[in-house]
Amino acid sequence: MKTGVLLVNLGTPDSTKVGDVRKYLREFLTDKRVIDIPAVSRWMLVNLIIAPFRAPKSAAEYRRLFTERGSPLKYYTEDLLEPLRSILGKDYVVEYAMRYQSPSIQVGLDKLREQHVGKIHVIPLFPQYASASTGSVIDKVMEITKTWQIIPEIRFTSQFLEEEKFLQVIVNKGKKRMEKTDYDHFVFSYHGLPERQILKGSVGEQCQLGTCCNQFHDRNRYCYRAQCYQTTRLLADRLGIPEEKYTVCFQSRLGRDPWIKPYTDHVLEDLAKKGKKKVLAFSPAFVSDCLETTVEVGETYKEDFIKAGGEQWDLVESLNDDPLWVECLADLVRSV
Ligand SMILES: C=CC1=C(C)c2cc3[nH]c(cc4nc(cc5[nH]c(cc1n2)c(C)c5CCC(=O)O)C(CCC(=O)O)=C4C)c(C)c3C=C
Ligand SMILES: [Fe+2]
Ligand SMILES: [Fe+2]
Repeated sequence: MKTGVLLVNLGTPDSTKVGDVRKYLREFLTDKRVIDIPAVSRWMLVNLIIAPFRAPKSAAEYRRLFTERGSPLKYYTEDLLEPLRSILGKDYVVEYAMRYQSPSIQVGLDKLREQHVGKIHVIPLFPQYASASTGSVIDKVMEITKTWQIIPEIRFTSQFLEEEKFLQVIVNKGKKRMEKTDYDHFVFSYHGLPERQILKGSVGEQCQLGTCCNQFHDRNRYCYRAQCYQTTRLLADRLGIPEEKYTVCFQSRLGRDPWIKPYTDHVLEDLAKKGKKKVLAFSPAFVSDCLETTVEVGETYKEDFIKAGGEQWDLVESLNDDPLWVECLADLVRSV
């Protein structure tokens, strides 16, 4: 019997129209794993504040991101299908879905069922586990499949930050930049999370939001912050970047609650103040170029760094459709 593989990325608006962006933000931010506050407060926050006020601003940002093919997050995910199908061969059926908007997880799972798969392997496309990303995908898949009469064997890949081929793609792209420019400093900027979500996610050992995350072991394997530091150490080691030449930081905070620190926008100002002129930024929480990489890190932070006195700020693009990344996915599928 065939195995169905479902690649799931975060999701993106269907277009850059304010209405579509608002629809996307509503679906995304009413997810209790993303904004983890009581349901009534979440509803009011999303529908009375975020959707009306943020949607027009976000739509303008999405207009900077979308190309003639649409949203890179979506088309780079779709571009993985054919090469992955060709590596895996006839025993596998490969489809993709978005956690929010389209194509939905429901549609992706239905496609697998129609092709009579006996097992399902879901790969949320987030290298580091977080309840707001990977956890939410798993939650949705379980919500749908629990209604089926026959529930097949289902497997989830919860994290893949230590996969050698995943690391190697980023290292190869980073080295290409480093051959051309002698950078003063390197920034590894990850999507941020409210501190509360890190504390709730501690299993076995309470994260102190400090140097505890410099160790990576069985007791903090699912701590998002510890996973980000571990990803950075593995990359810096392979890139030959010494500890004093790089900074781990967290971007895109939303709202007034404290998010994990240091914040990327503070770090870049600090670097400029310290006289750093040429910085290379990595975004290892994202496998496809998206608003968070291309616009936030590649454009906004670049402008901020130059304004603060820096000279050059470059971004290492995401894994996108790199053939070694497709091989990495095939390895994950076959590792069962
Ligand atoms: C409380 C808010 C948010 C949490 C928690 C959060 C976690 C989180 N997000 C990603 C990956 C992506 N997020 C993207 C965009 C985005 N994220 C938030 C908010 C939270 N994310 C918002 C409001 C937005 C939309 C853009 C905006 O209005 O600023 C994207 C880009 C999507 C795209 O279309 O390009 C990605 C990818 C992860 C991995 C994560 C938890 C670790
Ligand atoms: Fe996000
Ligand atoms: Fe920690």
